[in-house]
Amino acid sequence: MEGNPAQLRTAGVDLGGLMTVLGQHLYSTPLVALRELVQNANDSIVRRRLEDPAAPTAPRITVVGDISARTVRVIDTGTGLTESEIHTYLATVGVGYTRGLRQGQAASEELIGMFGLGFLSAFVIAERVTVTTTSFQQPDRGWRYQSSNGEQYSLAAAPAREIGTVVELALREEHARLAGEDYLARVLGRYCALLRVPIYIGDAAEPLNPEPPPWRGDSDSVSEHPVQARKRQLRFASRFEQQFEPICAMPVPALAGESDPRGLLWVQDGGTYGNSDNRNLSVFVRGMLLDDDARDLLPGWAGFVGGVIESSRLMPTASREDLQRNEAYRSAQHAIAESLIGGLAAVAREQPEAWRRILNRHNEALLGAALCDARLFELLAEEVRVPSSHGDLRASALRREGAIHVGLSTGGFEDMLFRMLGVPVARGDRYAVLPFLRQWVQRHGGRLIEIGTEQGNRQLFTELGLPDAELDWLRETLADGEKVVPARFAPAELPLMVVPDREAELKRRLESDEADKRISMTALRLVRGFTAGIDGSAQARLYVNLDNPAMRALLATMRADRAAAEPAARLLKAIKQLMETHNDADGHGHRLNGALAAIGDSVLRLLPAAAGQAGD
Ligand SMILES: Nc1ncnc2c1ncn2[C@@H]1O[C@H](COP(=O)(O)OP(=O)(O)OP(=O)(O)O)[C@@H](O)[C@H]1O
Repeated sequence: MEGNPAQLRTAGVDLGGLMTVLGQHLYSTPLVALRELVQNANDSIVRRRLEDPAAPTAPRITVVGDISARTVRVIDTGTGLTESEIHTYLATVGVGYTRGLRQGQAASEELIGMFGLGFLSAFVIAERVTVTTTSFQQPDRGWRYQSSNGEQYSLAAAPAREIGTVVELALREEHARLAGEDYLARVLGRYCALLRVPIYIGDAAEPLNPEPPPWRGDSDSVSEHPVQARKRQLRFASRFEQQFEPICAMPVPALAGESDPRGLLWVQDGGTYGNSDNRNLSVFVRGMLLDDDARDLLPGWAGFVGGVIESSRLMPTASREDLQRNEAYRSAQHAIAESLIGGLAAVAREQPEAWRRILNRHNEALLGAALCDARLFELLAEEVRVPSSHGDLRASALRREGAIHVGLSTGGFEDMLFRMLGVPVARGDRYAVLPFLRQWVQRHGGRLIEIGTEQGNRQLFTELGLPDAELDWLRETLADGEKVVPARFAPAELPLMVVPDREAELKRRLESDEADKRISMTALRLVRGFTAGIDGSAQARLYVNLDNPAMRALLATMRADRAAAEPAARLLKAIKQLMETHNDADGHGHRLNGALAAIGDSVLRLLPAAAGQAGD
C-alpha cells in the first residue's frame, strides 16, 4: 500500500438520505410544498409564453381540493412536459429547466425556480404524487409520472390532455386538512398574493389574487386621484397586517426612479411603547412570498411599521424561506429606511389627520426614532411631546427663560424644588428623553439643565465657600454621608436640600435593565451609549442654602456658641431625613422613626428658649 499515489475518487451519494434531508428538513412548514407546486405551475406558464407562439392569452392555475378523496390537484396551462423532460428535469434532483431559461430572458423577473429542488417538497405532504402532462411540443401525447418518495418513480404513456400539467397529491393522513378549499385559499392567498398569473381555488369565479399590488404600473393607477390611490394602498396593507390597522401607507421607493425593491410600508395603529418592536415585513421575490418576518430589513427604530416589498435582486436561500445577507440585502435595507423617512415626511406634509394619529400613537417610539436620523429629528423636533412634571409637552414649551430642566429621577428633592418654582421638569428617566433634549437644545438653542448631574447642579446652585471648620461642623450636625456644599439657590424658603447623584443612580438602574431581555436592542443601544460615560462613584450632595433666613441664623448662632446651635441643627437634619424617607422608594422605615424621634427631642430642647423669647 505504501507509496501508492493518491487516487482521485468520487464520493458516493446516498440519494435516499439526501431526499429525507431535502424533502423533510429543508422547509419549516409543510405548507411550503403547496407554494412550490404553484410556483412550478407559474414558471411553466411563463416558459410557454416564451416558447410557444400558440400559448393561451388567458393562462391560469387552478388548485382543487377534495376532502373525501384527501387529494389536492394543481392544474396549469403551462408547457407540459415531454417524456425526456420528465426524466431530465422533474425526476432529477438539482436540475430544472427553469434555471437555464432564466439566463438572458426578458421574463426572468417572473421565473421563480432556480434550484431544481422544490418539487421534492411535495413528498413531505403526499404519500403519492401523480403528474399527468401533455407538452405543447407533442400535443397528441400524454404522460403519467407517479412516485411515492421522489426517488423511485414510474412513467407511462397516458391519453393526451389539454396542454399543461396536473400535479395530484394524495395527502398523508396528517396533512388531510390541506384538502380543504378554504384552507387552500388562505394559505395560497398569502403566498401567492403577488403572482401575475390568476390562481383559482376549486370552481371559484374570482381568482385569489385579483388585484395587482399598488406599486405595479399595470393598473389604471396613472390617472388615479391621490385619495383613491391611498385607499387602494391601505386596502392592500390591511391584507398583510395581521395585528393592527394601518394608519397610512408609504410607497417604496419614496421617489420614482429606483426600481428595486418596490413595495409598501405602513404605520400601525395601536398604542405601543417606545421600545416595543412590532416590525413586520413580507418579502416577495418574483411574486412569491419568501419571508413573512423579514423585520431586519426595516430600521431598528421602526417598531411601529409593517410592510410588503418585492424584489428581483434579493436572493433566497435554497429553502426559499429566508434571504441571503448579501450586498443586495444591504442595499434593500438602505432603500427601505430611506423610503420610510421620506414617506413619513410626506405624510406630515400631505395627510395632517393621519400624521396627528401617528404622533399620538407612537410619540414615545418617535422620540427614539428622531435620534437615529438627522432628517427624522428635523421632522419630529417640534412635533413629539416630552413627558414632564407638567404632562406631555413639546420641547419648546418646556423651555423657561432659555433653559429646559430635565430630571433623571422622579420624586426626589428636585421635584419639590421645581414644584415650588413652578418650572416643568422633563422626565429624563423615560425612554429617549434625555438624548432627545440634548440634541434639541443643540439645534434649537437654550441650555439643558440636567438636575442631579454635576453640570446641572452648578446651574441651579451658586456654590459659595465657608471656612473648613464651619464646613466640618455642618457635616457633623447635618449630613448622613453626603458632601456638604454651601450655596445660594431658589426658593429661599428651602433651608437645605439633598441631591443624590442621579446619573450614578440612573446608570445603576439602566445597567440592571440591560439584563432584562424584554428591552429591545434599539433601546439598549441608546442606553449603552448614554451610560458608558457616567462615573458611577460620585456621592450625594447636601446643599445648604445661605439665602435661607433660618440657615443664616443657624450659622450665626454656631459661630457664637456651637452648643446653642445644636438643637436647631438636629431639627433641620431630622427634617432632611424626613423628606428623604418620603422620597425613598427603598423604604428605610427605621430612618423615619429616627427622624421623628429627633424632631420631638429637638423641639423639647428648643422650647425653654422659645418660651424665654415669648416672655420677653
Ligand atoms: N408544472 C410543471 N410544468 C412544467 N414543468 C415542470 C412543472 N413542475 C416542475 N417542472 C419541471 O421540473 C423542474 C424541477 O422542478 P423543481 O420544482 O424541483 O425545481 P425548480 O422549480 O426548477 O427550482 P426550485 O427548486 O428553485 O423550485 C422544473 O425546472 C421544470 O422544468
